[in-house]
Amino acid sequence: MKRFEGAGGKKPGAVPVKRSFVKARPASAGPTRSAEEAQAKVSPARRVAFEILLLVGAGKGHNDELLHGVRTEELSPEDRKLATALVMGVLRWEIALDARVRNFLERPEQKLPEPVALALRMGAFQLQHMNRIPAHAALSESVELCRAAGHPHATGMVNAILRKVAAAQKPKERIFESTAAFAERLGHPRWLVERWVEHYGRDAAIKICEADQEEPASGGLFAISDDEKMPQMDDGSRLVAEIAAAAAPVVEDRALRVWDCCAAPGGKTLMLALRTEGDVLASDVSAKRTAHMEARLRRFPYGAKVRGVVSDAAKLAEEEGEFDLILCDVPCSGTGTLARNPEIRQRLKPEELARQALRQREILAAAMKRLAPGGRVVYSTCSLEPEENERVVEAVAGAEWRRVGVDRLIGRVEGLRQDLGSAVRDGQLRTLPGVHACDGFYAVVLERASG
Ligand SMILES: C[S@@+](CC[C@H](N)C(=O)[O-])C[C@H]1O[C@@H](n2cnc3c(N)ncnc32)[C@H](O)[C@@H]1O
Repeated sequence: MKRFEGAGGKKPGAVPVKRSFVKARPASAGPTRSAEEAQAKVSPARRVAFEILLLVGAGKGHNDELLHGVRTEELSPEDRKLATALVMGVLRWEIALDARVRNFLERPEQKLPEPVALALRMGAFQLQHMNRIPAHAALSESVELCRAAGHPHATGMVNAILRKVAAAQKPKERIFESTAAFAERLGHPRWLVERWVEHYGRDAAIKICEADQEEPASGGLFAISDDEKMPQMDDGSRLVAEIAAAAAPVVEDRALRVWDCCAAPGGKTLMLALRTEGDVLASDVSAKRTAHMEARLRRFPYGAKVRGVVSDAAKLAEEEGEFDLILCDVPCSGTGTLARNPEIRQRLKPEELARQALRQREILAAAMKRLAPGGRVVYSTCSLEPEENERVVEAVAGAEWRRVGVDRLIGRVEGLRQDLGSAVRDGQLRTLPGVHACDGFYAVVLERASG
């Protein structure tokens, strides 16, 4: 976890007090400080982080959108950094922080109201992971957040628990930890980590968990390019797009036809447009996401080779015809991207993997039907779960399909800084966070066995 290097306590500054999460206090509650007064004592960065975390926890928004939305516009750059560090850090460490707090509760099994649990979590996060934040600021502002959110009776408990968290030694790492123990220590749900241990082994599972707790850094897998033509994207996405581009078959006497069938927000589409000679059709089922993608494409000269369409991949209009190269970068659980999208671990339920797999099979099967003779399909996800990856391919691609060796295609990708030999097995790519210098991605390239 990167330590926050910015401001510690409350900043002077005239940020207006928002009433968004301030709860009215009944008159019968006596002369204690009001919720408004309490909120005025909270620094703008912590107030905004608290609001955003409440919304994310209630499933009312994605942290990335909220952190780039109206709430953070009013913040100074320094406060925006602190709010971002708090939101991302609390989401990454939520499971471990809650376990720590539970240790000090009189009744560890009791269910606290969410704003109280969040005030404790935010306080504990600052005390344990942000060594530049003074303990008194972390503690007193958590108490005020709890009061401002309408829980004045819980403030004594929040104060007492956070004092205990501050005073306690960090738990020592044991010489041997069970999967449950290191999953909790590293802030992951046990069921998910048990799967990774089963599929990738204990050492790799620990590395994945550790990588998920870090700020994702780019430039690990590819040499940083100062080529202004390059679209901005994370290294894992770039790797998949470069492999897809390297898989483009040679066509004679006509332009190559490329279809990116789950294209928004268009990162891989742009790489395909940059790297291939083809005309690219970029479709996505979401009209809003397609509109954002089209705006992004317009910022690059080679984006002009791309035509955006709103369409379910399984229902693309017949008149669009057949394609030589199809990229199915399907929607998935995203378990390879927990450093970037930490809240996935809180939301995802094991039963959801089967639902994702069903949709993925439909998309891949539909795409394969649109392949021109000699064409190739690239199927990819940012999931670490076999049900969404090799199992989908096994279910859809029968004996008439064969894999094009990904190792051969990787050999054509320029600028790679890491040997990806360990990421290729049975002709398929499988990167693991912490093991490879990028997020977790799966990719396979398929063509008809008859050619
Ligand atoms: C993993 S994202 C694609 C990311 C994109 N390829 C990129 O690199 O920027 C999956 C996309 O699939 C879209 N999607 C979901 N179901 C779909 C379907 N049935 N047909 C087409 N697109 C779909 C989602 O709206 C989402 O934009």
